Amino acid sequence: MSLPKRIVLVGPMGAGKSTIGRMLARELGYRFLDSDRIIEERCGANIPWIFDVEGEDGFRQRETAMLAELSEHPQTVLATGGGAVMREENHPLLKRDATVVYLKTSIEQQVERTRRDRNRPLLQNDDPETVLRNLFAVRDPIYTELADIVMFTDRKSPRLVVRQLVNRIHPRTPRHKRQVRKEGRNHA
Ligand SMILES: Nc1ncnc2c1ncn2[C@@H]1O[C@H](COP(=O)(O)OP(=O)(O)OP(=O)(O)O)[C@@H](O)[C@H]1O
Ligand SMILES: O=C(O)C1=C[C@@H](O)[C@@H](O)[C@H](O)C1
Ligand SMILES: [Mg+2]
Repeated sequence: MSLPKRIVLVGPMGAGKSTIGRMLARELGYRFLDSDRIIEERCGANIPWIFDVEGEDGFRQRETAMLAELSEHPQTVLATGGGAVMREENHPLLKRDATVVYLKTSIEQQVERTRRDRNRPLLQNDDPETVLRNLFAVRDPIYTELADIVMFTDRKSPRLVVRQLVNRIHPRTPRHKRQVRKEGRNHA
């Protein structure tokens, strides 16, 4: 069974898309792309600044353009932003040549994992838990609908999530054979 051209990770803030995505890409010998980080690099400003100056709409426009560009890159693992599924026009861009993985995570874990980070403008308020709960109510059905694989991440280390994902994406290849294939690609 061959690997999908692209693996696209969706899910809420704190699901681990960036963390798991980087590790999964390394494991598969794919390139790692993080839509939020690339938008920041291109813009020369961080996400809170973009939200402040251009509003959420301005950020969403940048995000759609970025997803369109990144959908053209094969052999990549893409970590999307938590709200990337909110524009319907993004859906074909997310699904293009891809296995879409929904990293599903409880509200409690989302709160815990995002508590110390100031880089998520939607959570910089008195009650981030309620915000996360409201976003989840709207977005969970969309993540689920788009996903080829739903992977729960609560009480699992990032390493375990990656191992379980590799088994779902590429079930029949033992680890040492993946390694050989990866090295072959690197030397091609
Ligand atoms: N399975 C896990 N177990 C414990 N901690 C985790 C796990 N996955 C991620 N984390 C931690 O949670 C925090 C948030 O993870 P990460 O930034 O990868 O989330 P994200 O889904 O990319 O969020 P965003 O949508 O805001 O970009 C990080 O500090 C990361 O180390
Ligand atoms: O859930 C969201 O809407 C967001 C998640 C982050 O990844 C960033 O894309 C931004 O902070 C918005
Ligand atoms: Mg991220």
